[in-house]
Parts: sequence; structure tokens; C-alpha cells
Amino acid sequence: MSELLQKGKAAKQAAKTLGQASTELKNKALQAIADGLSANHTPILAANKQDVERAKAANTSAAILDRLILTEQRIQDMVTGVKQVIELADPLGEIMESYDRPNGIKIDKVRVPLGVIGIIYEARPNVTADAAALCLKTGNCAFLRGSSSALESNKAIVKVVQEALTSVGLPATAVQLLEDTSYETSDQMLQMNQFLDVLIPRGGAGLIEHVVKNATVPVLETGIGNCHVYIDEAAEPTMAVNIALNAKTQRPGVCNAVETLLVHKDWGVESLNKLISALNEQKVKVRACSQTKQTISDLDAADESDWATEYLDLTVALKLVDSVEAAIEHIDQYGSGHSECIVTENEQHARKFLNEVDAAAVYHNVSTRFTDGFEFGFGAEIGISTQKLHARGPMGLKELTSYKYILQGTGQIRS
Ligand SMILES: NC(=O)C1=CN([C@@H]2O[C@H](COP(=O)(O)OP(=O)(O)OC[C@H]3O[C@@H](n4cnc5c(N)ncnc54)[C@H](OP(=O)(O)O)[C@@H]3O)[C@@H](O)[C@H]2O)C=CC1
Ligand SMILES: N[C@@H](CCC(=O)OP(=O)(O)O)C(=O)O
Repeated sequence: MSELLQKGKAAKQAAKTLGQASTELKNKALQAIADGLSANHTPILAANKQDVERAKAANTSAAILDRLILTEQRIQDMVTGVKQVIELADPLGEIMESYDRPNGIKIDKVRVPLGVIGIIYEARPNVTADAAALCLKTGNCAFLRGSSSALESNKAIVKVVQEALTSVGLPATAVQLLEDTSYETSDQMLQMNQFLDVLIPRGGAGLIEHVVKNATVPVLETGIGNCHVYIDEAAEPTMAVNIALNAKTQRPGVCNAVETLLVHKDWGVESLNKLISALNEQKVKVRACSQTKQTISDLDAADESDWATEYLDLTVALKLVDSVEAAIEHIDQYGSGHSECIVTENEQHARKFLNEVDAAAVYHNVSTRFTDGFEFGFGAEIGISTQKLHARGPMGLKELTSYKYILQGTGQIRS
């Protein structure tokens, strides 16, 4: 039997045990994972070094390298995320609704696991630990297909997770990594309905499109982040500059980083100059619309394709707009439904933007970088959904559950 089928079958079997495990036992497993990650930072970092060296030799872009690289701090962040998941309430068994029908039947809507969750994800090793923690707490099995470029790191992390599971008496196969990273094999995974209940692709547009087109397993889509910060005419200059800088430079390779700054034409030349100087100081390349270039001529010119580009590096597009309506229209046309921000002191403009912009997360005077499971208080996220069905935005514990109806009666029959 191939690795795919063997692991798929084992996951399906383990899902029964996981779905019935007590909160106490699942938390014990999570604590063992947190301890294991802390105790094993040396082998994890050594494995990661192999991935990073391979990626550097293959001239991998700075954005992907930044995702791939693990540090002591990043391992500690993984541990913190797992510990936060321990503290969160177990959603399983929650009675979401309960009512009695006139015929005496009692109907309870009860939260249950999804089952086995297949995740195809980018070269970010922390996702391995995040996904394992969220799936375990929700009684789901994680079937992980990480990037080939993060294979050694992922193997080292999954080893720690599996040892932790075994140490508390849960099946190690509740979290498995597909080590065969060929696309032929992941294409088979897309149609492995007998073993997988849901698929979550986390990555670029090409991956999502491929999975949506070819999967027969139900898909929970994530999406790219062509995110905007709109600086309104009533934006406080220092706040606007700080938010724009943070959204672009704090971690430029991630999906919630800003890609286009929309600036109201009447915000003021002085403020605009300050914004551009601040971006230049942080080595951000600005690609500006023709109207901006009339004021500040030494910027690179943006063309139509820039508005649709997710740079994922230290480049940002900048466009002057006439009104909050024009900003919303631009976002409607080019946004990817991920994270959109308005900076303004004008409450009416803020309200309009928050109500009308159609995205998973809309912000007023906050950097877009906060679209993140940990920052939302979910401990971690399994992905950020930019679709509307089943889940939207950072997906944490509740988003990894479904529900069933439990009907109890006294012998009623239907006439
Ligand atoms: N909304 C969200 O939650 C998230 C969005 N993103 C978005 O992801 C992008 C960056 O990630 P990037 O690394 O470029 O993503 P990619 O889409 O290139 O890769 C992501 C994963 O998908 C795999 N993959 C890609 N194509 C296929 C295919 N045809 N069949 C099977 N597997 C495939 C890759 O494998 P391999 O590497 O082995 O080729 C990798 O494991 C950005 O656009 C970012 O915004 C990223 C994470 C979260
Ligand atoms: N969780 C992230 C955002 C989502 C994410 O993983 O994005 P990406 O780095 O593009 O794979 C963060 O802000 O740290």
C-alpha cells in the first residue's frame, strides 16, 4: 500500500478515538507537545537548517525564506500557541441550540469534530504545530502535506507531536505527515474521500485554484492577501504612517501584509512626503500612480498590473483617490477579500468603509497584520479563509467543527 493510502487509512481509524477523547486527555497531549517542542529545539533547528540551506542553494526568494526559517523565538512562539490552545474551552459537545417540538421530541444541536482534515500548506513549519494543536483540541486528525522545501523541519516537528501523543496513550497516527511530496501524490489526496473529511489548501492562488478544480473532498479555501490600507483625508498623519509601515514591513512575506496604499488626494503633500520618506527609510520600493508622480516625481511608476499584485516583499503600490467611495471601489475591484484597513478620524467614513468593504477582516485605525489566529485569541489558525462558506477569516477551534442533531423522545412516530 502506498504511503498515502496507508496513512489515510490510519488517520480514519484514529479519528474515532480522537473524537471521543476527553478534554483532559487532549490537554495532556497538548502539554506534552509544548514540552516536547521546548525540549527538542536543537534537533528541530538542525532539521530546519537543512531545509534553509537547500532553499538558499535553490535561490529561494526572501519572502519564502522568511517563512521557512525557524529560530529559538519562533519555536517558543509555537509553544506559546499550543499552550494558548490548552487554555481555550473545548468546543466539542457544546449544545449550540436546544428546543422541544410540540410533539415532545427534544432536539439538541451539538458540536462535533469534522473527522480527518487534510492540509496542504506553505513552507512555514510553525503551521505543522499550529495545525496539530487545533486539530487535536477539536478531536480531529491532521493529515499534513507541507511544502517539500520544509520537509525536514516538518518531520522533526511531527516526530515530537507523535511522541507526545504516544506518551499520553493517544494514537500517534492522529497527526501524520505525508513525506511523499510529489504533486501526483497530492493530486490523489484531493480525491481520497474514503479517508479525508475536509481539505484545507493554504497557499497561493495557483494551489487554491488547482485544489478547488480537482478535489472531490470538500474544500475549506484560504486565499491570497492583496490587502489595502486606505489613508483618508481625515487620517491622523503619525498614526497613518505607523500603520502603513507596520502593515508593509513588520513581516512583508505574509498574506496579511499590505500591498497597496490608497491615499486621499487631500490628505496633504507634507503628510504624503512623510509617508514616502518613512517607507524609503525602511527600504520599501514605492510604485506610484501618475497623480502621485506629479507631486513626487522620483518614484517608480505603477501600472495596471500593480493594483493586482501581491508583492510579498518590500514593495508597495500607492494610489491617490478622490474619496472613501473611490477607495472602496478600488478594493472591490482588486482586493482578494482578506484584510482591508481605513485610517481616519472621521467616524462616518470609518462606518461606511467597515460596512461596505467585503473582506474577511476590515479594520479602522489598526494594522492589517492582526489577521492572525494568535492575535485573535484563537491560539493559532489553521488558515485564513477568504471565502464565506463554513468559515471566514482566521480559522480556529470552532471553525474545525461541525454539528449534529440529537433527537430524544418517548416513542413518537410520524403520521
Ligand atoms: N489565507 C491564508 O491563510 C494564507 C495565504 N497564503 C498565501 O500563500 C501564498 C504564499 O505561499 P506559497 O509558498 O507561495 O504558496 P504555494 O501555493 O506555492 O505553496 C503552498 C503549498 O502548496 C503546494 N502546492 C502548490 N501547488 C500545488 C499543486 N499543484 N499540487 C499540490 N501541491 C501544491 C506547495 O508544495 P511545494 O512547496 O512542495 O511545491 C506548498 O506546500 C501567498 O499568496 C499568501 O498570501 C499563505 C498562507 C496562509
Ligand atoms: N498567521 C500569519 C498570517 C497567515 C499566514 O500564515 O500567512 P503566510 O505567511 O502568507 O503563509 C501571521 O500573521 O503570522
